Parts: sequence; structure tokens; C-alpha cells
Amino acid sequence: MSGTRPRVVLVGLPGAGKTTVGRLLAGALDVDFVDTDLEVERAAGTSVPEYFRTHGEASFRELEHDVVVRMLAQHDGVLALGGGAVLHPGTQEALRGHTVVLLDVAAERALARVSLSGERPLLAGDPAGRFETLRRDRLPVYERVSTLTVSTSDRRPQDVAAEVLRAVWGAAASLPADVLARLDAAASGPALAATPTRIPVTGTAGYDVVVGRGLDDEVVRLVGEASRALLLHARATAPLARRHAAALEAAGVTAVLHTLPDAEDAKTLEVVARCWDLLGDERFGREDVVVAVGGGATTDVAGFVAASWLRGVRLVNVPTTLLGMVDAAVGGKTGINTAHGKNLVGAFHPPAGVVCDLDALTTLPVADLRAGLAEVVKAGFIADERILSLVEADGGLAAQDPGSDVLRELVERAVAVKARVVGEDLREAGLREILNYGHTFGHAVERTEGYRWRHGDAVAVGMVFAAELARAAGILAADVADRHRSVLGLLELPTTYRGGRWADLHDAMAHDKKVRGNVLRFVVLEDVARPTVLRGPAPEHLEAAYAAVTGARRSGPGPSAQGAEPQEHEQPLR
Ligand SMILES: NC(=O)c1ccc[n+]([C@@H]2O[C@H](COP(=O)([O-])OP(=O)(O)OC[C@H]3O[C@@H](n4cnc5c(N)ncnc54)[C@H](O)[C@@H]3O)[C@@H](O)[C@H]2O)c1
Ligand SMILES: O=C(O)C(=O)C[C@@H](O)[C@H](O)[C@H](O)COP(=O)(O)O
Repeated sequence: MSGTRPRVVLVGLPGAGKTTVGRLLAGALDVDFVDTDLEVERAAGTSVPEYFRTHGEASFRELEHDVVVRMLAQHDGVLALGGGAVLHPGTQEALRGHTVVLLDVAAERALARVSLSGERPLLAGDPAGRFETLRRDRLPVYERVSTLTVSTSDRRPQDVAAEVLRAVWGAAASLPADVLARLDAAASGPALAATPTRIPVTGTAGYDVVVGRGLDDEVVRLVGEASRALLLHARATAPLARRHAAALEAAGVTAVLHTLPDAEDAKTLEVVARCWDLLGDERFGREDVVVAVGGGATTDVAGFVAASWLRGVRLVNVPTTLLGMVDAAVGGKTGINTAHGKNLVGAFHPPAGVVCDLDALTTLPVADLRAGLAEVVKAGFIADERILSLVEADGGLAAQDPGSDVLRELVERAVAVKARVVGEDLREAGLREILNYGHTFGHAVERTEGYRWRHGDAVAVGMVFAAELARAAGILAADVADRHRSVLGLLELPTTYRGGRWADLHDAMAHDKKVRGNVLRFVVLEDVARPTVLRGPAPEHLEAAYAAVTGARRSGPGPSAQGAEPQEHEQPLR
């Protein structure tokens, strides 16, 4: 894409609607949408609020400037700039000659939108007062760099997008017919199908995670030149798998469908062996591909089948559960369970691509949607506080609505966290352990319960256990530990576990992959987005955490209160 330029660059204050309108514009023009905040987070390896906290605004603006300049040179779709990006003189200069649209918004409207969209470091404390100051300082700069101003106050995003298209490309009649059709659809009511977001996973095996709606073509594109595709799916996703199979057949690929047992029953050696037989019967070669259409259990098994057949063939993941989209399908961990525990046999085998079609979530039972939200919340606690504030903003309602923009943002943010981590540490040499937050206890609960618990439910309780352990060890403040219960509670996820099972749980935790030389190691937090590893926790702290999870008692006051001597822990993992 080098040497191209964005069709339009959107600037404006936080809450002006740059992301929403940007996606609509990109959808109408059939081009990609890029939000520079997400690109900056990718470049920084952390969230914007966390970068502000640790490096300060000046350093953030330099990094943001570099990203904006790169995007102006490379991106040929729609580009939305972070609210303060234009403050950098170099960025003002770089915008010269581009089509820059200022989305202007009234203060009360913007504040209402911002309060629903999570942490904004520059508005902390006194949002109304600070917003007025931002508006006063920035408006003259926005006006100087922009070629057009469009108001977004009290208007539907599609009407704003339509005005931008008409103003930038002249009379509607001069727009190409397909753009006109999409524009008409937007103007007559329903919002435009938003354009997909591509989140790259860098590192040894680079691939994209595509998030959006109506993404069947992406699957065909990823299967590409293969002559055969084995589509492994759950019973519940058979209709979807059949639809993909038909599209592949139409593209000249021989599609073989195979139904896996439900949930954890699929993660066995017998099931994998059956798939190997099928691949042999159908003469699958090195150029052929395995496609997983299902939840995390399906992508784990399909991934292991792809990793082991002929020592590795291509894998395309089409996750159909929230948990699959934000976690299991991304990152290349594949595997099955054994009698000794969860995921004990497997391989690192990154997919060729991941297609997260949010439309699949409309048939997902709400209990499974919530289980997926546990892993979303995990991403919030370990790396991106904005995820937590997005959930808290309306008591967790929009997060549980598969059609909401909030859920889409949660998916994108959780995928971005995972992509950042696995891009740096595919084989879990260090940093990747943070993704295991809540899993040491969670996996133990799953094993103790004979895998009848949903994975996400077990991880929810596991995070409460990890928070109580950190609090007992004097590492984590009481209010952050309590926030685990409150956020997970909003999503109706379990935060307690029954008593009397400590011996079984402890035995299961002794098989955890993070154990080194028989010493238990737990990912814990020093604060939100400050994960670390606690090595060999004191038995009384473990038992206090268990007691707290059973509801018997709290595990201790945390470091902000008197009396707790912090236990030593390893270097922070960030
Ligand atoms: N490899 C990794 O990095 C990783 C990460 C997280 C979790 N996991 C694994 O993922 C598994 C949990 O994944 P999960 O929560 O997706 O569970 P799952 O795959 O068991 O799916 C949950 C249920 O939803 C059904 N289902 C799937 N898609 C559906 C749809 N669109 N509509 C209706 N029903 C649908 C499934 O048939 C199943 O009954 C666990 O085995 C866990 O260990 C792996
Ligand atoms: O991707 C990772 O790394 C994770 O730890 C993500 C977890 O959410 C996931 O459940 C993973 O399968 C656990 O891995 P394991 O190595 O503890 O089995």
C-alpha cells in the first residue's frame, strides 16, 4: 500500500464519533478503516492510558506522531486520528494536502458519549471542566488543519457519513453506483454494515485477526489455493460450517465436513485420531488446509490436528463463540486434555488467519457469551483498563448484547491485547504467562468438576482467587481485588466456589504448566494492567485465598491497609 494516501482523515475531540463515522465511511467506500489510537497501542505494546501513566504525554505524542506519519503514507482507506494527535506540529505539517474532516460536537453530547466509552486520561478528575479546556485549546488547531467541518451533535452517524461523502466527493450523482447504494441504505435508516477491523499478530508467524460482520469471503480468501479443506465443527455450528463448505466448493475447493463431540468431550486423543484417519482417507497433502468452525474446544482440537498432520498444515480459525474470538482462536496454542489435567498435550501452531464474524454470536446461548466475557475481563485486568470501564459504564448490559458496538469494541480490545502479547512471546518464554491470569485455579476447578464447568466460568472464579491471593500476599490493594467481584458480578459470572475441595484443587494446580521444580507460580496483579508472577506463595496465603473464594472470609487487607508485609515476587511481566 506504500505511496497511497487515505481517502479521508477524521479529526475531532474525544466523543465526536470519529470511530463510528469512520467505520461507516469505510463501509460505504469499501475500504479499510484505521484508528490511530489502536495503531499506537500496538506500537507501544500497551494501552493508551497505561502508556500515559508510565511515559507521560510528551512521549505519547512523539509515538503518536510517528504512527500518524506512517499511516498517512501507507493507508489508503479512512483514517481516524486520536483526539490530541493534531497538537504535534509535525503532524499538523504532515496533514497538509490531505482531505481532513473535523467532526465537531457539542460539549454535553461528547461528554455523554465519552462517559460510556471508558478511561480517558486527559478527562480524569473533572470531565466537564477538562473537556471545556480541551475544546478551547484544540478547536483552533482542528480548524487550521481541516478542509471541512461537519457537526455530529444530535445526528445519526449515517447522516454524518452521508454528508461527508457528498461534501468530499461532490454531488451524489458523481459517486460510483455501489457507494451510492450504500449511502442510500444509510440515509433511509439502518446503519451501514461496518467495515471489518484487521488486527495484525506480528512475530514469527504473522497473520491477521479480522473482526466484523458478514465475513464469509474472508474464509474463502484464507483457504486460498488449497485443493482440499477439512472443516471441523461442533454440532451447534454445523449450519455455519455447511455454508462455508458451499462457498469453498463454489471456489473450486473440495470441502470435507466433520462434526466433533461437544465442548471438552472433543479435546481427546481419540477424537484427534479420528481426524487423522479422515485426513488420510481423503489424501490431504501439505498444501491443504484445516478450517475450525466453532468455539475454543473446536479451535483447540482442529489446531492440534493441523499442527500434527504431516508435521503441520495450514489452519484457518473461524471462531463462533466470544471466547474463541477473543482468546482461543488467536495465538497458536492448540491441544487436548489428559487424565492428569487440562491442555497437557498440544503444540504451538499459529493459524494462517482468524475470522471473527460477530453475526455468529446471535445464536450463542447467553451463558456461553458470558463465559467469553470472563476472558475479555481478564484482558482488561492484565493490560487494558478501558475494557473494565466499558463493562462498568452501563452495568454490563451492552457487553452482553451481541449486536452492540460496545461488544465489538470489547472484542477488538481483547484481541489487541492478545495479539500484542503473542506477537512478542509465542512460546510463553515469559510475557505470555500473563494470559494465564486466573487459569491456575480455573483449570483446577475444571478438572475437579470433571470438565462440566464452562472454561470462562472457571477462569472468572480463578481471577477472584488470584486477586485474593495477591491481596493476602500484600501485593494487591483491597479495592482492586474487590473490583474483580464487582465487574464479574455485573456479567453474572461466578465469583465463588464451594468449600471442602482444597486437596483436589491443590493437586490439580501442582500439574499447572507454570510450575517450576515443584514450586507453584501464579500470575497476579500489583494493580490493574500491572501483572507479575508470585512464586511459591505461602500455604497460609493460598488457604486464605481459597477461604475468601468460598465466601468464608476475606483474605487480608491488601497493601494499602495496615499490617500486610508484601511477599517477594518476580519482575513485573509487561
Ligand atoms: N488455545 C487457547 O489459547 C485457548 C484460550 C482460551 C480457551 N481455550 C479453550 O477453549 C475452550 C472453551 O471455549 P468455548 O468457551 O468457546 O467453549 P466451546 O468450544 O465448548 O463452546 C461452547 C458451547 O457453545 C457451542 N457453540 C459454539 N458456537 C456456537 C454458536 N455460534 N451458536 C450456538 N452455540 C455455539 C458449542 O457447541 C459448545 O456447546 C476450553 O477448552 C479452553 O481450554 C483455549
Ligand atoms: O494464550 C495463552 O497463552 C493463554 O494462556 C490463554 C488462556 O486463556 C487459555 O485458556 C489457554 O489455553 C491456557 O493455556 P495453558 O497453557 O494454561 O493450557
